[in-house]
Amino acid sequence: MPAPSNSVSVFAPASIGNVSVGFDVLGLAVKPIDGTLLGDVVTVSATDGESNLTVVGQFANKLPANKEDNIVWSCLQLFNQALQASNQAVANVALTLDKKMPVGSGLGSSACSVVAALAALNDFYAKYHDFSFDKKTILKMTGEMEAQISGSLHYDNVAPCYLGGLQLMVPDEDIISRALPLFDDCYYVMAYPGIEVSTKAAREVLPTSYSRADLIAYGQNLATFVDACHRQDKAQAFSVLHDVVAEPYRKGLLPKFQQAHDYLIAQGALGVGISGSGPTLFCISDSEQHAKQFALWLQDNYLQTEQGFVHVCKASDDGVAQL
Ligand SMILES: Nc1ncnc2c1ncn2[C@@H]1O[C@H](COP(=O)(O)OP(=O)(O)O)[C@@H](O)[C@H]1O
Ligand SMILES: N[C@@H](CCOP(=O)(O)O)C(=O)O
Repeated sequence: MPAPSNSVSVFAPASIGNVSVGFDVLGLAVKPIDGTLLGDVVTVSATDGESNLTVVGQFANKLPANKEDNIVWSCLQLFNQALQASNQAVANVALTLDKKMPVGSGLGSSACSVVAALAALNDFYAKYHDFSFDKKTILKMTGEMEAQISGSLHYDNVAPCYLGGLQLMVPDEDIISRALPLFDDCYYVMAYPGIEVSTKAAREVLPTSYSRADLIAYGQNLATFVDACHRQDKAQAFSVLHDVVAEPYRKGLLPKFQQAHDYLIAQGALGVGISGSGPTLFCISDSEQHAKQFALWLQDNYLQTEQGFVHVCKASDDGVAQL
């Protein structure tokens, strides 16, 4: 479908929240190697009428019918408030969300909508109204919107989705997120089984406190992983890809996860984990051939419904992009 005139379309990619070792603080943007757009697209167009939102795409029917309950509409309200606070005129816009991402999938679906919407609005104002917010301001807005939808502030989907690559959240409001060097030759097989697990519900199964042993293991694994990324020591990095915070408590929500995990590790996968809050499983390999074999196996052994899919991905270095 050609985009209308005076419009901007933006694509925002899927992401792996947590990457097993960094609960709420580590995230990786991914893109299928076959060119499939795994993510959401938001188009912003000028309109003479009232502002409005149209939702199309494969997973449009999984979203609330009311535009007021769609996070993209909330993004528009937040963006307009920020415009007013900056003494900028607010234009009426027609928003179209192409909802390509399954909801409650662990692929950062809500983050894709949030990032695509805010980046598209910002690009639209830059192009047609000669005004834009800086990247940090937009990133903060994406965090606010993700918190509204999932019940807690975590940037591990929105930051990689917006900025690209592997992102580590830092406890400094002026920085928020830092890119980590990754391994160029790695493939990430993403297997979405086709069932829904809400992020809110998957957060509620987690304990509110952890043992000293878990605390030490968590700190050691994350620190070792970050150090190994900087030294480009792939074997060391993936040897510590063990989740002591979420996986032990969430895997019960994911049929066949443990069997798939054990099989793939036995077959030589560098790492296997729950993407975000699940149910998507991610599996890492530095061989394209093995990644494709793992994908075929997951297709036959991990999917639960016809909505499920498997993609062989690489890291998406660019994150959000104008189409
Ligand atoms: N544009 C949107 N994209 C995704 N979810 C949305 C959107 N607008 C509203 N929602 C609601 O937000 C919730 C997102 O659920 P969540 O489990 O956080 O999804 P995900 O983990 O895939 O991001 C769902 O209840 C969904 O109906
Ligand atoms: N750190 C969050 C990540 C949620 O990711 P999503 O893709 O499931 O929204 C968590 O683990 O709760």
